[in-house]
Amino acid sequence: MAKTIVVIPTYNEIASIATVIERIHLTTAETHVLIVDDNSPDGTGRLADELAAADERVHVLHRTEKNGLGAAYGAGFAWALARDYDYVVEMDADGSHQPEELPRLIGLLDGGADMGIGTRWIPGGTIVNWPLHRKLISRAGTFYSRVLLRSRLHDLTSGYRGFRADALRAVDFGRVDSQGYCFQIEMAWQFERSGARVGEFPITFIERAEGVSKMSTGIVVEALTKVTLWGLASAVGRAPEPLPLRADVAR
Ligand SMILES: Nc1nc2c(ncn2[C@@H]2O[C@H](COP(=O)(O)OP(=O)(O)O[C@H]3O[C@H](CO)[C@@H](O)[C@H](O)[C@@H]3O)[C@@H](O)[C@H]2O)c(=O)[nH]1
Repeated sequence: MAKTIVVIPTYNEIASIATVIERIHLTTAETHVLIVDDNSPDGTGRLADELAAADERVHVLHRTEKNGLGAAYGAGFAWALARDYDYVVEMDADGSHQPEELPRLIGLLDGGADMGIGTRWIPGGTIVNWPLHRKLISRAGTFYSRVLLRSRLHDLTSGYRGFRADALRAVDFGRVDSQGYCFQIEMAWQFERSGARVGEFPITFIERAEGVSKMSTGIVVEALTKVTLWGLASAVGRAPEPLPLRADVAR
């Protein structure tokens, strides 16, 4: 059986992180979890340490300051890739991603996908309790990215996804520079255009019941700016080089 680690970035998620980890282990008992905490003022990091002390499947990476989702995942991936995991999964800490859907993602990776993306905008995908403006931003963001980046993927910003570790190891993270949720668009686009196998599966996304979203105007502006620049550069044949995925990963 493949050895899987779920990387969970946290910033002020003390109310939900323990439940999410419990649900992961009820679904797949052998899966490990890495919490990447950016010195949350609410004490999420301290709680994470307590959870890790009580359970050898739980690990914690402490960062000194809030530095964005992209940087947190970059650090978490580096930690995981230095160890012997086969699959590396991304999941939010707030319960919006359903740990019970993990077997579908693992099934995609077992089937040979280099990357699997949990998708809200395909048949079977559902969104519960998300305010209209968030739905619009998500749909518009994916539509805009699909057109400009000529992507065939249906949910480029989704944060529920997983990678084969050997595919992730081939990524030169020095060239992935998105700080916010744009990190999700950049990784999906780069995997797709590098020729990696990207699979999608429908997910149920439920708006958080506790804590607050870290979505900000700056995050939206970063995504809009970067996608526009990548798209325009691609249109004139000056797109950034695809990420150098290894030959045995890129097909
Ligand atoms: N360590 C760290 N974690 C962060 C940071 N910013 C956000 N997070 C963590 O990243 C996860 C997602 O952040 P949310 O703020 O809960 O995201 P959301 O608004 O619900 O956004 C969802 O939709 C986005 C757009 O589709 C997705 O890109 C995102 O992944 C998520 O699914 C949460 O676990 C949150 O604590 C940060 O700077 N540092």
